[in-house]
Amino acid sequence: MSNAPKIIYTLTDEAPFLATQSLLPIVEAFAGTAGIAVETRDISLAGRILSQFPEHLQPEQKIGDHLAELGELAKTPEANIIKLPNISASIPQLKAAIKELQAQGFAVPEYPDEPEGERQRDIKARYDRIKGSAVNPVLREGNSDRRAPKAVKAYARKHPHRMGKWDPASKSHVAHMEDGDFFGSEQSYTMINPGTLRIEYTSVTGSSFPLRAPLSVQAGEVIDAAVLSATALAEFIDAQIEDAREQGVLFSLHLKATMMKVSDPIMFGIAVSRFYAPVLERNPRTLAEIGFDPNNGIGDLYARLAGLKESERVAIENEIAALYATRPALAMVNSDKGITNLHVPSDVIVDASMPAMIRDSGKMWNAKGELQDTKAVIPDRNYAGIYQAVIDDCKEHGAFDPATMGSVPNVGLMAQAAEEYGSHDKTFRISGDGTVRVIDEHGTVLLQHPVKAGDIWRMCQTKDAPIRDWVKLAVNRARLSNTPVVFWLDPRRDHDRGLIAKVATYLNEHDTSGLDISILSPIRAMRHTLKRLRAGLDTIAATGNVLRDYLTDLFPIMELGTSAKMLSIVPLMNGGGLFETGAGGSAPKHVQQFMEEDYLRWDSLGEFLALAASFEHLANTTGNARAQVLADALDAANAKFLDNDRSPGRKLGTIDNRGSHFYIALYWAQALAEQTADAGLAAKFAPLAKTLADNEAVIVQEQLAVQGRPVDIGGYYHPDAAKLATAMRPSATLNAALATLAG
Ligand SMILES: NC(=O)C1=CN([C@@H]2O[C@H](COP(=O)(O)OP(=O)(O)OC[C@H]3O[C@@H](n4cnc5c(N)ncnc54)[C@H](OP(=O)(O)O)[C@@H]3O)[C@@H](O)[C@H]2O)C=CC1
Ligand SMILES: O=C(O)CCC(=O)C(=O)O
Ligand SMILES: [Mg+2]
Repeated sequence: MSNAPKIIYTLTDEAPFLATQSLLPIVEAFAGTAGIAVETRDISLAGRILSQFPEHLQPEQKIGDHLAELGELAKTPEANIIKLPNISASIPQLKAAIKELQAQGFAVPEYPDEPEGERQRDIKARYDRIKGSAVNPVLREGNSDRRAPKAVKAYARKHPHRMGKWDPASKSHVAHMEDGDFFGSEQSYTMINPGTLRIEYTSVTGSSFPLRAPLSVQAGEVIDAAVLSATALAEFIDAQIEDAREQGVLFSLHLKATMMKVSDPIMFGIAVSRFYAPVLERNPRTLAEIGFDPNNGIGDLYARLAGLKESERVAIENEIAALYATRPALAMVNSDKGITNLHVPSDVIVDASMPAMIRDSGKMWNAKGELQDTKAVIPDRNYAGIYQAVIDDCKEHGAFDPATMGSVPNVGLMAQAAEEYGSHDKTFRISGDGTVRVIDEHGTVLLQHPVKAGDIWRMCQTKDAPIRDWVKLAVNRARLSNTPVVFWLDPRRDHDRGLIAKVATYLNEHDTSGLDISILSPIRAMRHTLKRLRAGLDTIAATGNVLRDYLTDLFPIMELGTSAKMLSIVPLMNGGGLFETGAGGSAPKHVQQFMEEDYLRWDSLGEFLALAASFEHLANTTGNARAQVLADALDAANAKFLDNDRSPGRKLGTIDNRGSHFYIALYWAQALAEQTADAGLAAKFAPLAKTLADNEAVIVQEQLAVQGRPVDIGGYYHPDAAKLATAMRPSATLNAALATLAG
């Protein structure tokens, strides 16, 4: 690969993809002045679908497997990738995307729920590769370094967002299982030699078969496995439904059905089945006929009821309505539309949903659209307790104050599909009573669990090199920012004990003199961190993959109001850079608002921060001095952007995402015109800075003028490129000014 400086900008989904239509032309124009090419690769859900079915498409409809291409690129020192959030699709989302593509004339196949024959099994396997968290684990060839940059933290302190008040008598709480969960059954083993492992199921009658193809493991790799009892989960859910009703609190379930695409939809399905049990058990034949699958949520039932005779449909709908009177109220996702917590598995995603609840006084929305105390059901004990620790703290000391609280940067272990991210292909719903064993090539049983039909068994892998790199990253961050670091590891977990041993070993490879480094179990780490946070002190959290996900939404949402303002860097292990934008998702609510009133409130600050880091990385790796000038100027522009509060407002009539892009272009151009490191660039940008400044009122007016009407972009998952370009670039004055840079 050549050393020509190049940044890859990913095309994703929903709000970030819309924002890209407006921001990318600006980035391309600015980068071009330094001879830097900005190339795009399509890793959207729609793009991933199209790339998997070339034989179903017309030649001009085909697209390559950009994700696989980027996965390879991420392993090279040349990689410089800006990664925007993308949809990790649940089955209902995947089906909706397929339907939309078919309607647009792409002859992609239906998703076969129950595949028959080789051909359908192949189609399902291809779709299953696309669903869930299919993108991030492929690109993340490095560990994660997420933090609020100084300027962002200063902004949040100066303009603290609203935090809901906490009542010491709040009845909100977290409910978790006491046994029969993954936490209670975890076993782990650290490989001494490289090898090949079999995962074998043996039934009570003695017949054995492999659950998947053998997998290879490296020396020093930590493997672990655990099982969740379906019966224990069902009993737990029943008890929580009853308890929520007695206490008069909302019932809500918090899982990560997208990232944990095999285990969590099943757990979600068990909760749906128990909550609606009286209705489902009364109508088993009808529900089987219409193909209702509880794992897809009660929304799937409502959709399928439409296929029944009017009288049958009404009868079941009436039964559901009657059931609600005997059940606790459900937390709502959208009370106006009657969408509940149990509607779709991807609507309530624990990393974002729990912080939102904590930000809102520990409450969630009820059917009347009011906030109410809530039982947050997080079945597995591995991390449920950290949220209860936050709730306890808020009940005792009140809400956190963004104006005075400290900060919690995160150094997360995630490279090479570390920990649970890598478990999709090693998670199984067990078909009958028996035993699952992990056996090495010598026949030694490394891990084994008795299992019952319906249980969920899963195994994870964590390679040694990422663990070593993670420890290095944590020490570097502690040194660079002179901040204490806590490794959140639980000595009661077999897997974490393996990690604790490795952390101790790898810490010896570094000069840690004067650094404050400790290892605490998650609940203690949380209490310790919260105490410091209230005192205005910063604490680095060095965590495994799942806590990385949870904490990088939790703390930013408490500190900054949103995780969109995070700097999120993945130093790739082979020297490249992956720059993620923010820590949150793709905000489907933002797209709805955009389509209804041509107003996009997505905040691209995460993209701006990532771009500055990406230009800087490019300067360091290719020696392109102008890239550094662009990076420094963008840093200055970002600071000014925050100072002047140019993030989109939430409502119509203020500047939206497109307006915020105009301001970043203006401030960036001004900083470039003013800098003295490169006179040529200064001369190039001076006229643009002047044009943009002189035309500020005109440009803002052109952008505001379009707001308030529905806008047609020709699709949700696969919008029409031309319609999008028109919708997202409404200011002719800004477009003309940018075009002058190319000359
Ligand atoms: N890295 C990735 O690729 C990630 C992808 N996802 C995917 O995103 C989708 C939605 O996930 P969900 O858990 O609902 O999380 P989101 O982060 O999309 O949404 C939660 C809320 O966060 C706020 N928010 C997030 N980003 C921004 C932003 N840039 N500007 C303004 N507000 C923002 C909004 O809150 P408010 O309404 O309070 O302003 C939003 O409603 C799923 O498909 C999920 O798989 C999720 C996480 C990471
Ligand atoms: O990969 C995913 O599905 C979600 C990623 C995520 O939430 C995160 O990295 O914070
Ligand atoms: Mg997350």
